[in-house]
Amino acid sequence: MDLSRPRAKSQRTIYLDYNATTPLEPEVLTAIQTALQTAWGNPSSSYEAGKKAKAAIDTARTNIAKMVGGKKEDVIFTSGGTEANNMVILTAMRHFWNSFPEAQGGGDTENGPTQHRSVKPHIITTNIEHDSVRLPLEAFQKEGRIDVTFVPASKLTGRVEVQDILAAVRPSTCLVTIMMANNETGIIMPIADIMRAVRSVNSENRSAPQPRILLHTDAAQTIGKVPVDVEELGVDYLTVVGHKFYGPRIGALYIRGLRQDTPLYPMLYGGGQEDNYRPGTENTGMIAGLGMAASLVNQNLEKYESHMREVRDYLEQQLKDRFGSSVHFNGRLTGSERIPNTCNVSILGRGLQGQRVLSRCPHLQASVGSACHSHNINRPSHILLAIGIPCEVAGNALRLSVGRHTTTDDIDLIIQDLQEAVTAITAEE
Ligand SMILES: Cc1ncc(COP(=O)(O)O)c(C=O)c1O
Ligand SMILES: O=C(O)CC[SeH]
Repeated sequence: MDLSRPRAKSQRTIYLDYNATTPLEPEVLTAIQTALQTAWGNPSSSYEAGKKAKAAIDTARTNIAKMVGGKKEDVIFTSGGTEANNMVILTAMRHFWNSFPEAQGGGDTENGPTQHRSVKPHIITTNIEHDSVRLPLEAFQKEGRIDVTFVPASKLTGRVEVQDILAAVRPSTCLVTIMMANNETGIIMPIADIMRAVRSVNSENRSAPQPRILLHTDAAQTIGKVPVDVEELGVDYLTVVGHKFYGPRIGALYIRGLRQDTPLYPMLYGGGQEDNYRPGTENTGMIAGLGMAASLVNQNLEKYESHMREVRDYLEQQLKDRFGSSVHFNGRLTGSERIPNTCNVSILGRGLQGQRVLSRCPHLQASVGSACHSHNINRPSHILLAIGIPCEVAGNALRLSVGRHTTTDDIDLIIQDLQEAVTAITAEE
């Protein structure tokens, strides 16, 4: 890229925050509109209008099941990833109490749950989870209803390691919930290895009075970026988040052997939809859109993955060429892999806090960390600190996540922006 030429002022803005959310693909928008226009009936109605709606939902469920390598009868729809994650956590708690009523120490009283159960359900997770896993666990732990182990991610690899999860297992452990990839660093967790190891604990030395350890992964940041296969992962539950793979803002939950092998407790009670697991008249339009988004992943995943990886790697090469030893890639650690679209990078130097740099990049829409922590933009990301990134480096972090249609020309434009921002800020210091 020739930086000597004066840059013509482009009006384009480049969106590089695809881990926060993605736009709808045109085919998805069309599928939504078509369903709203032609499949508007109540899916529970037995006449033609209802049958059309039910058929649209069935097609979507089939596509989503295929996308994650599961059976369509093992997929239910939710309002999004947050609901799906909360549903898994509450299911594990209720399944524990229903399986071991003595653990409740007399069960719930008229004043609410007993505060001091003899044995509490124990849940294992990590210290780098999304808030829709971290916060319910913290809340229920604070209420004295569960015990939780937040296993720290390795500061060497940036991911949680099998031996550290196994070390946290105890007789009352009823759920292991670990995200498949982190939304800020892009680092992929060794889910298949972890679940295989925990399953062996489940089968070997857990006597009848001990609960089966249920296994969940939040696949929000991997679907549409890398292959996701529930058989390979060995999970009982898997969370699907539509707005991360160019779909609408609803979600789905995969449950292995729903109705037979793996429990699921409803969070809502109502009209019996989704076999009473998730009642409420179905959001047919959005479900059709989610199904189309899944269909596009089924057809194009390899192309999506290779393109995003190519553009992300080009971005990182340009950053190295432009800033040399002043760049630190926060998600590139020995011993772990990343999803192909994510670059978490700090440009080292006085005054180069991530948000300050972004504010000087007129053509760039990106973030310093997760959107739900954007109110903390002037505090270093707790995720980066958790994996051992020094505070002064974490404070300069930029999270750049490319999309299916990001081009190297886009990257050239934002590199120029970053160069000019860094030069200007450095001159002010
Ligand atoms: C890793 C992860 N899990 C869960 C969620 C929550 O999904 P939703 O926004 O659909 O509730 C998100 C994104 O928002 C996410 O990035
Ligand atoms: O990582 C993001 O921005 C989405 C979750 Se808040």
